[in-house]
Amino acid sequence: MSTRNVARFWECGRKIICVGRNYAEHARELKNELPTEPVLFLKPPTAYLKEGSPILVPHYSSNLHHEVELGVVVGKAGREIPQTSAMEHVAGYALCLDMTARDVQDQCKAKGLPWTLAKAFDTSCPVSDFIPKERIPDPAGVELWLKVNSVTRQRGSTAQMIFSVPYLISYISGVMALEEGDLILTGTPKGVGAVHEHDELQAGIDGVINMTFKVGRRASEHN
Ligand SMILES: O=C(O)/C=C/C(=O)CC(=O)C(=O)O
Ligand SMILES: [Mg+2]
Repeated sequence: MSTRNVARFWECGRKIICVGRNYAEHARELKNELPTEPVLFLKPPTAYLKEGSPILVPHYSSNLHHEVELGVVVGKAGREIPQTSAMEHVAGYALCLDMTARDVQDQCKAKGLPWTLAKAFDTSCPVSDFIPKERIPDPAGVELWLKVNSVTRQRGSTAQMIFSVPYLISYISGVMALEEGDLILTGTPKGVGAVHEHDELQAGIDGVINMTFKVGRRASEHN
Protein backbone atom coordinates (compact mmCIF):
# COMPACT_ATOMS: atom_id res chain seq x y z
CA MET A 1 0.00 0.00 0.00
CA SER A 2 1.41 3.40 -0.95
CA THR A 3 1.86 6.31 1.43
CA ARG A 4 -0.95 8.07 -0.43
CA ASN A 5 -3.34 5.20 0.29
CA VAL A 6 -2.48 5.13 3.99
CA ALA A 7 -3.27 8.85 4.01
CA ARG A 8 -6.72 7.87 2.69
CA PHE A 9 -7.01 5.05 5.25
CA TRP A 10 -10.82 5.24 5.30
CA GLU A 11 -10.88 4.10 1.66
CA CYS A 12 -8.65 1.06 2.24
CA GLY A 13 -11.45 -1.09 3.64
CA ARG A 14 -9.25 -2.18 6.51
CA LYS A 15 -10.41 -3.04 9.99
CA ILE A 16 -11.16 -0.65 12.82
CA ILE A 17 -10.02 -2.00 16.17
CA CYS A 18 -11.46 -0.20 19.20
CA VAL A 19 -10.20 -0.15 22.76
CA GLY A 20 -12.75 0.40 25.54
CA ARG A 21 -12.49 1.55 29.16
CA ASN A 22 -8.97 2.92 28.60
CA TYR A 23 -9.53 6.05 30.74
CA ALA A 24 -10.27 5.49 34.44
CA GLU A 25 -12.71 8.39 34.79
CA HIS A 26 -14.74 7.21 31.79
CA ALA A 27 -14.82 3.62 33.10
CA ARG A 28 -16.10 5.02 36.43
CA GLU A 29 -18.75 7.29 34.84
CA LEU A 30 -20.29 4.16 33.27
CA LYS A 31 -19.86 2.26 36.55
CA ASN A 32 -17.35 -0.22 35.10
CA GLU A 33 -14.36 -1.71 36.90
CA LEU A 34 -10.93 -0.68 35.65
CA PRO A 35 -9.63 -3.20 33.11
CA THR A 36 -6.54 -5.27 33.86
CA GLU A 37 -6.00 -5.82 30.12
CA PRO A 38 -7.36 -3.93 27.07
CA VAL A 39 -11.05 -4.39 26.20
CA LEU A 40 -11.29 -4.82 22.40
CA PHE A 41 -14.10 -4.69 19.87
CA LEU A 42 -14.31 -4.09 16.09
CA LYS A 43 -16.11 -1.82 13.67
CA PRO A 44 -16.48 -2.70 9.96
CA PRO A 45 -15.15 -0.44 7.16
CA THR A 46 -18.77 0.66 6.50
CA ALA A 47 -18.59 2.51 9.85
CA TYR A 48 -16.24 5.13 8.37
CA LEU A 49 -17.65 8.62 7.88
CA LYS A 50 -15.89 11.67 6.47
CA GLU A 51 -16.76 15.30 7.11
CA GLY A 52 -19.61 16.51 4.92
CA SER A 53 -21.87 13.52 5.55
CA PRO A 54 -24.14 13.11 8.60
CA ILE A 55 -23.90 10.65 11.47
CA LEU A 56 -27.04 8.51 11.15
CA VAL A 57 -28.84 7.50 14.35
CA PRO A 58 -29.65 3.77 14.11
CA HIS A 59 -33.42 3.22 13.90
CA TYR A 60 -33.27 0.88 16.92
CA SER A 61 -31.63 3.37 19.32
CA SER A 62 -32.96 6.33 21.28
CA ASN A 63 -29.73 7.10 23.17
CA LEU A 64 -26.82 7.68 20.77
CA HIS A 65 -23.64 8.78 22.58
CA HIS A 66 -20.51 10.60 21.37
CA GLU A 67 -17.04 9.34 22.35
CA VAL A 68 -14.07 11.37 21.08
CA GLU A 69 -10.89 9.32 20.66
CA LEU A 70 -7.36 9.42 19.28
CA GLY A 71 -7.08 7.06 16.31
CA VAL A 72 -3.78 5.44 15.37
CA VAL A 73 -3.28 4.64 11.66
CA VAL A 74 -1.12 1.57 11.03
CA GLY A 75 1.57 2.08 8.39
CA LYS A 76 3.45 -1.21 8.55
CA ALA A 77 1.93 -4.68 8.94
CA GLY A 78 2.96 -6.95 11.78
CA ARG A 79 2.12 -9.69 14.27
CA GLU A 80 3.31 -10.02 17.86
CA ILE A 81 4.98 -6.62 17.69
CA PRO A 82 7.17 -5.83 20.72
CA GLN A 83 6.37 -2.58 22.55
CA THR A 84 9.91 -1.39 21.86
CA SER A 85 9.34 -1.29 18.07
CA ALA A 86 5.58 -0.59 18.11
CA MET A 87 5.88 3.06 17.05
CA GLU A 88 7.66 1.96 13.82
CA HIS A 89 4.26 0.54 12.75
CA VAL A 90 2.47 3.90 13.09
CA ALA A 91 1.96 5.97 9.92
CA GLY A 92 0.02 8.70 11.68
CA TYR A 93 -3.17 9.52 13.52
CA ALA A 94 -6.79 10.62 13.07
CA LEU A 95 -9.29 12.25 15.35
CA CYS A 96 -12.20 9.80 15.64
CA LEU A 97 -15.65 9.46 17.16
CA ASP A 98 -16.74 6.08 18.49
CA MET A 99 -20.49 6.65 18.15
CA THR A 100 -22.27 4.30 20.53
CA ALA A 101 -25.94 3.32 20.85
CA ARG A 102 -25.71 3.34 24.65
CA ASP A 103 -29.21 1.97 25.28
CA VAL A 104 -28.47 -0.98 23.00
CA GLN A 105 -25.05 -1.50 24.57
CA ASP A 106 -26.65 -1.60 28.03
CA GLN A 107 -29.12 -4.25 26.79
CA CYS A 108 -26.27 -6.28 25.24
CA LYS A 109 -24.28 -6.08 28.49
CA ALA A 110 -27.29 -7.20 30.55
CA LYS A 111 -27.79 -10.21 28.26
CA GLY A 112 -24.07 -11.03 27.98
CA LEU A 113 -24.19 -10.39 24.22
CA PRO A 114 -21.54 -8.76 21.97
CA TRP A 115 -21.70 -4.98 21.36
CA THR A 116 -21.99 -5.16 17.54
CA LEU A 117 -25.40 -3.47 17.27
CA ALA A 118 -24.29 -0.70 19.61
CA LYS A 119 -20.90 0.02 18.06
CA ALA A 120 -20.68 -1.23 14.46
CA PHE A 121 -23.59 0.42 12.61
CA ASP A 122 -23.00 2.43 9.41
CA THR A 123 -21.54 5.91 10.18
CA SER A 124 -20.47 4.89 13.70
CA CYS A 125 -16.87 5.97 13.07
CA PRO A 126 -16.59 9.62 11.92
CA VAL A 127 -12.92 10.41 11.22
CA SER A 128 -10.80 13.47 10.51
CA ASP A 129 -8.28 13.79 7.76
CA PHE A 130 -5.07 11.81 8.19
CA ILE A 131 -2.61 13.42 10.61
CA PRO A 132 1.01 12.58 9.68
CA LYS A 133 3.04 11.09 12.53
CA GLU A 134 5.36 14.12 12.72
CA ARG A 135 2.42 16.36 13.75
CA ILE A 136 2.01 14.37 16.99
CA PRO A 137 5.51 13.69 18.35
CA ASP A 138 4.13 12.05 21.52
CA PRO A 139 0.76 10.20 21.42
CA ALA A 140 0.69 10.39 25.24
CA GLY A 141 0.55 14.19 25.14
CA VAL A 142 -2.55 14.90 23.06
CA GLU A 143 -5.46 17.10 24.25
CA LEU A 144 -8.79 15.95 22.81
CA TRP A 145 -12.05 17.88 23.02
CA LEU A 146 -15.62 17.59 21.79
CA LYS A 147 -18.48 20.10 21.75
CA VAL A 148 -22.17 19.54 21.00
CA ASN A 149 -23.94 22.64 19.69
CA SER A 150 -20.93 24.72 20.86
CA VAL A 151 -21.07 23.39 24.46
CA THR A 152 -17.98 21.50 25.64
CA ARG A 153 -18.81 17.92 26.64
CA GLN A 154 -15.43 16.19 26.62
CA ARG A 155 -11.89 17.41 27.22
CA GLY A 156 -9.11 15.04 28.17
CA SER A 157 -5.47 14.20 27.64
CA THR A 158 -4.16 10.94 26.24
CA ALA A 159 -1.74 11.08 29.20
CA GLN A 160 -4.70 9.66 31.18
CA MET A 161 -4.81 6.42 29.13
CA ILE A 162 -4.49 3.24 31.19
CA PHE A 163 -2.76 1.38 28.33
CA SER A 164 -0.32 3.36 26.14
CA VAL A 165 -0.27 3.35 22.34
CA PRO A 166 2.85 1.09 22.16
CA TYR A 167 1.27 -1.32 24.67
CA LEU A 168 -1.99 -1.42 22.66
CA ILE A 169 -0.17 -2.09 19.36
CA SER A 170 1.79 -4.90 20.98
CA TYR A 171 -1.30 -6.38 22.68
CA ILE A 172 -3.60 -6.17 19.63
CA SER A 173 -0.97 -7.62 17.28
CA GLY A 174 -0.75 -10.63 19.59
CA VAL A 175 -4.45 -11.26 18.91
CA MET A 176 -4.78 -10.34 15.21
CA ALA A 177 -2.35 -9.29 12.48
CA LEU A 178 -2.16 -5.55 12.00
CA GLU A 179 -2.27 -4.42 8.36
CA GLU A 180 -1.41 -1.14 6.66
CA GLY A 181 -4.43 1.13 6.79
CA ASP A 182 -5.91 -0.41 9.96
CA LEU A 183 -7.19 2.14 12.46
CA ILE A 184 -6.97 1.71 16.24
CA LEU A 185 -9.37 3.76 18.37
CA THR A 186 -7.69 4.17 21.73
CA GLY A 187 -10.66 4.85 24.03
CA THR A 188 -12.52 7.89 25.21
CA PRO A 189 -12.02 10.26 28.14
CA LYS A 190 -14.90 11.12 30.48
CA GLY A 191 -17.90 13.23 29.48
CA VAL A 192 -19.72 10.96 27.02
CA GLY A 193 -23.37 11.88 26.46
CA ALA A 194 -26.37 11.82 24.18
CA VAL A 195 -26.75 13.47 20.78
CA HIS A 196 -29.92 13.98 18.77
CA GLU A 197 -30.99 14.58 15.19
CA HIS A 198 -29.91 18.09 13.99
CA ASP A 199 -27.16 18.42 16.66
CA GLU A 200 -23.76 19.65 15.49
CA LEU A 201 -20.65 17.94 16.86
CA GLN A 202 -17.28 19.66 16.74
CA ALA A 203 -14.13 17.89 17.90
CA GLY A 204 -10.47 18.76 17.90
CA ILE A 205 -6.92 18.09 18.94
CA ASP A 206 -5.47 21.34 20.23
CA GLY A 207 -3.12 22.87 17.71
CA VAL A 208 -3.47 20.01 15.21
CA ILE A 209 -6.95 19.47 13.72
CA ASN A 210 -10.67 19.96 14.17
CA MET A 211 -13.76 18.57 12.48
CA THR A 212 -17.54 19.04 12.39
CA PHE A 213 -20.36 16.54 11.89
CA LYS A 214 -24.14 16.92 11.89
CA VAL A 215 -26.48 14.25 13.27
CA GLY A 216 -29.21 12.93 10.99
CA ARG A 217 -31.49 9.96 10.72
CA ARG A 218 -31.46 7.42 7.91
CA ALA A 219 -34.52 7.61 5.67
CA SER A 220 -35.98 4.16 5.19
CA GLU A 221 -35.01 2.59 1.88
CA HIS A 222 -38.19 0.49 1.82
CA ASN A 223 -40.96 3.13 1.82
O1 LIG B 1 -18.72 -0.83 29.32
C1 LIG B 1 -19.42 0.09 29.00
O2 LIG B 1 -20.46 0.36 29.58
C2 LIG B 1 -19.04 0.94 27.87
C3 LIG B 1 -17.85 0.83 27.31
C4 LIG B 1 -17.49 1.53 26.10
O3 LIG B 1 -18.32 1.97 25.31
C5 LIG B 1 -16.06 1.55 25.88
C6 LIG B 1 -15.54 2.52 24.91
O4 LIG B 1 -15.83 2.49 23.74
C7 LIG B 1 -14.53 3.49 25.39
O5 LIG B 1 -14.20 3.50 26.58
O6 LIG B 1 -14.06 4.27 24.56
MG1 LIG C 1 -14.97 4.13 22.65
